[in-house]
Amino acid sequence: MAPRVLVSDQLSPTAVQIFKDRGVEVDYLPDLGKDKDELLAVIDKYDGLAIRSATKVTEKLIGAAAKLKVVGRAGIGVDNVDIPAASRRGVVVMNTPFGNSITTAEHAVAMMFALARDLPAADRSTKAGKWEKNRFLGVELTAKTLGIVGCGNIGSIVASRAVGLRMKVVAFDPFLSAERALEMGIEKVELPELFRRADFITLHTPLTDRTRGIIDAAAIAQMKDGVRIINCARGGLIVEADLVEALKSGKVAGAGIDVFETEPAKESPLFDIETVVCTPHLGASTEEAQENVALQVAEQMSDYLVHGAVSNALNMPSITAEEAPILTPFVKLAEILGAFVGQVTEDPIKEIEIVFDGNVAAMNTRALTSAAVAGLLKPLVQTVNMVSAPLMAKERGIRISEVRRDKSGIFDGYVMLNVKTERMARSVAGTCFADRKPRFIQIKGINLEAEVGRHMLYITNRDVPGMIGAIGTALGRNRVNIANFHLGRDREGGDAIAIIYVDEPVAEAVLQDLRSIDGIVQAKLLSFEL
Ligand SMILES: NC(=O)c1ccc[n+]([C@@H]2O[C@H](COP(=O)([O-])OP(=O)(O)OC[C@H]3O[C@@H](n4cnc5c(N)ncnc54)[C@H](O)[C@@H]3O)[C@@H](O)[C@H]2O)c1
Ligand SMILES: O=C(O)[C@H](O)COP(=O)(O)O
Repeated sequence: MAPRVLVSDQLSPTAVQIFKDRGVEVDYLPDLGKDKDELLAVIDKYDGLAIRSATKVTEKLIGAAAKLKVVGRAGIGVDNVDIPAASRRGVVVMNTPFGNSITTAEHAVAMMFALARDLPAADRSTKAGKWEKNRFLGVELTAKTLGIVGCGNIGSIVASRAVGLRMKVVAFDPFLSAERALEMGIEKVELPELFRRADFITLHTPLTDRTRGIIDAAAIAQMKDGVRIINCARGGLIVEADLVEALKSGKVAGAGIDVFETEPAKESPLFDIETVVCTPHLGASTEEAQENVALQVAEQMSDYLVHGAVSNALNMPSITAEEAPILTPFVKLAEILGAFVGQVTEDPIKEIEIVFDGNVAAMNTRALTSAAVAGLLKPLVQTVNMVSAPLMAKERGIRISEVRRDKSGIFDGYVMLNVKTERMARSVAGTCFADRKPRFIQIKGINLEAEVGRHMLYITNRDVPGMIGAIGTALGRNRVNIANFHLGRDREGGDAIAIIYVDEPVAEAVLQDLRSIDGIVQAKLLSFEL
């Protein structure tokens, strides 16, 4: 059945067409996102949800979305999506991180010009027939200092435009390197210095616990008298009540506000202040940006729902459409190795080390790690998948590490899982050949070569004569058909393992029968999703 997507916010018709062209059914209900009860009532029908900022993807909504696999944000900010809740339910959250950056940067620059020359107030006054030529005395931007808080995609574009306007640019961003700043012709400074030096301040950070209220009364007190502040990022970055006070006192000469603490902002004390320029969250609203984000989100969501390719996900490693065919068998292999360990290990797992050997080390190992951890946790949490696995492992205090190394054996490449519990260590390795089928190549350090089947018996025994015959007889007696039988041992007369691919699941009574054979240490039925 074709996957089905709901578009619950205003999106360019391009998105709808792309979904259809790619074999995805789509319902375009652009006002539904604003009605959370209506949305909650229908969400269980959809595999995908395409949104902008009006739809709030809460834990409750995700809880009701039984089939949901992906949330696609046509835009940048995902503070309207409960990402931990989505991850826990295995729902991929993706955005379009660059599609509206230029447009938003231009909006911030437009705000800067509007503030410098009082454009909205001058417009109102002129249209009212007042011709107040002496009232509006602006300031030049040239040679003024612009302070950019958050110099990522949008902040950097604003910086380049401001440099072009011959402004001096100072930026505060913990992830901005001094070299990159130099390259852009700007100066990297700490926040107090930026506050002290800037004539204009523009915000371009995400809204996080660390950035919430970054502009409050204490911050404003450190700024120049007559500073102008622009916010085209997120409402919660500014404590609006503190800004209103500072505007009224004249400490802040003007503010350009596109985003508000509460949206939609139908009323605000900011609206009564002449030196404030407001727009209704229009940062991304240009024809170009809306085409970009609609096209990107529809392509990304379709690629995921139809082909399993992942791009721009915030809670899962990317898998490009090109690498998906090569990676997919190894993703399955990693999941199977995890599932093997998850089924044979009874104690709580403390540590997982995933070794990528040879050509596998050059692949997208983050995706393989997520798959291995998902397989491992599946016996405990049925709903786990590659999205939720890392978070679930973290919540359970499981340490995960990756090792990449050059080819070290006869195989071009393989994946090995080393797992530690409080009492013991366990390891399993596997690879895929050209037939793309997963195979176990080593279990507990014992070499073998076993194709993986849906139902397998895992037997450990002492290496003594007659074991194969005894196991075969017991299975025959219980009418269990053997598809494949693989053996290995650590040394003559030492520990041995048998891994037997059987046609049907084996009943507990048969396992008991096997365990009663002298020399058998354990017999378990394992199941794998192929
Ligand atoms: N008004 C709109 O319509 C509109 C449109 C697009 C984006 N946005 C918003 O703009 C913001 C920036 O988007 P972007 O694409 O540039 O994001 P980005 O991730 O590329 O850049 C954000 C930068 O903020 C920095 N940062 C994080 N915490 C910081 C802190 N405490 N202090 C200083 N810097 C910090 C990061 O290091 C990063 O470089 C986001 O909040 C996004 O939601 C708004
Ligand atoms: O984060 C974003 O991309 C912007 O805030 C745009 O939001 P919008 O899509 O609701 O206009």
